[in-house]
Amino acid sequence: MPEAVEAPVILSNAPGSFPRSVLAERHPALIKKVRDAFPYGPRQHRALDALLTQATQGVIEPLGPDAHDRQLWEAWGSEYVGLSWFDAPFLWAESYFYRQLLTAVGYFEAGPWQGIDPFRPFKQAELHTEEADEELAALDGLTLRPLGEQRQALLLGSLWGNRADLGFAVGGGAAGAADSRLVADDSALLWSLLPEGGAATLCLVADNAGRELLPDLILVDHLLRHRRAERVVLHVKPYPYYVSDAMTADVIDCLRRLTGARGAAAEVGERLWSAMGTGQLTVRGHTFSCAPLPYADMPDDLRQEFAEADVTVMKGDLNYRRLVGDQLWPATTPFEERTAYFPGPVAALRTLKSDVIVGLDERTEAALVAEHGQGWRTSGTHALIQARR
Ligand SMILES: O=P(O)(O)OC[C@@]1(O)O[C@H](CO)[C@@H](O)[C@@H]1O
Repeated sequence: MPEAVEAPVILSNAPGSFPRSVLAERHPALIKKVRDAFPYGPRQHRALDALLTQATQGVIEPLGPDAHDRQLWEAWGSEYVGLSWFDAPFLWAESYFYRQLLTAVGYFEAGPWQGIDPFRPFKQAELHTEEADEELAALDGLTLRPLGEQRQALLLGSLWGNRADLGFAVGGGAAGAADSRLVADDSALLWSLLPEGGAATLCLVADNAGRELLPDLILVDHLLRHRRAERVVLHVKPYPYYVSDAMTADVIDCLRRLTGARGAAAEVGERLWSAMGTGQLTVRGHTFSCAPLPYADMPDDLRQEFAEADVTVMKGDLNYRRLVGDQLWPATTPFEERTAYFPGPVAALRTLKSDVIVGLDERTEAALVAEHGQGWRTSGTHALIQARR
């Protein structure tokens, strides 16, 4: 079927725009934060200085000749080399920034800094807050509630966990704001895709580690334990990305955090630990998970995996941008239309932290605009649950 509407791809060059502030303000702030968090040597300091200058004042440069993924990045967008970072698609430029940050700190290079996650201290700090303690302790009370209530509370916990994104914190966003609302709620449809005893395979495409991944894992445990899913495949990033995105190491940290807790949280941790052992819960780190491209361009093997799932749940803002396309769609464009290419049932759990949105009804959009102007799109105060069969 031909596309009903095309929409401008989001770039970062419009003065005063959200994407421009990410490149011009968040990225420099992040470089500083990473630099301050590690005792890097002169080589890394020089490389970080060079990245700061290149990404804010220079043009996009290719990866070095020895980069293991140079060819991949050429295929993903050699046409952007030589452009100002602000003139490349926002999604592409942000992804490439994270890739180049890893080059600067020596993440991929053989040597003592190889494999040292530059964002680990921030992810770790998140896991060991009083709030995290309280959230885990609250599970004791929740397990006494009726199952349907537990399930919905855990779904909302996983959804709002997406507010705990460290990139957002670097940008001074409104995480924790009281003014929190759902602009779309397809949770009933989502539950109908995971009927009790239906032996479903769920693909959960994770977003952030720490305070988001904990409630994601707790939800997974609930689904497995109460037979809403028989198997869960958790997709994580193969390397550090968008500050706080979860990798396998972060899954392990969360499982240890759970097993080291008390009461119901510890039981969740133990069950999930065993589920990893039996293969009921598996972790995948596909290269495409860090690609600067929409899911419409996914490779065949990943398409096949999603096709085999009974439902794929995409967590977070970045996955949403990639799912529906990082373009300025009219907000009332149907979610079903934008995800028609996806090879199976799909749902999105996302707090709103960038300009992209589809699937709203006219009244909802008008009410949001009347109350907040366009601020609701990026403030993290609103959220959505969207799904299609
Ligand atoms: O995917 P996440 O963690 O929910 O959000 C990632 C994010 O913070 O990164 C971008 C800005 O850097 C925004 O589009 C988005 O809000």
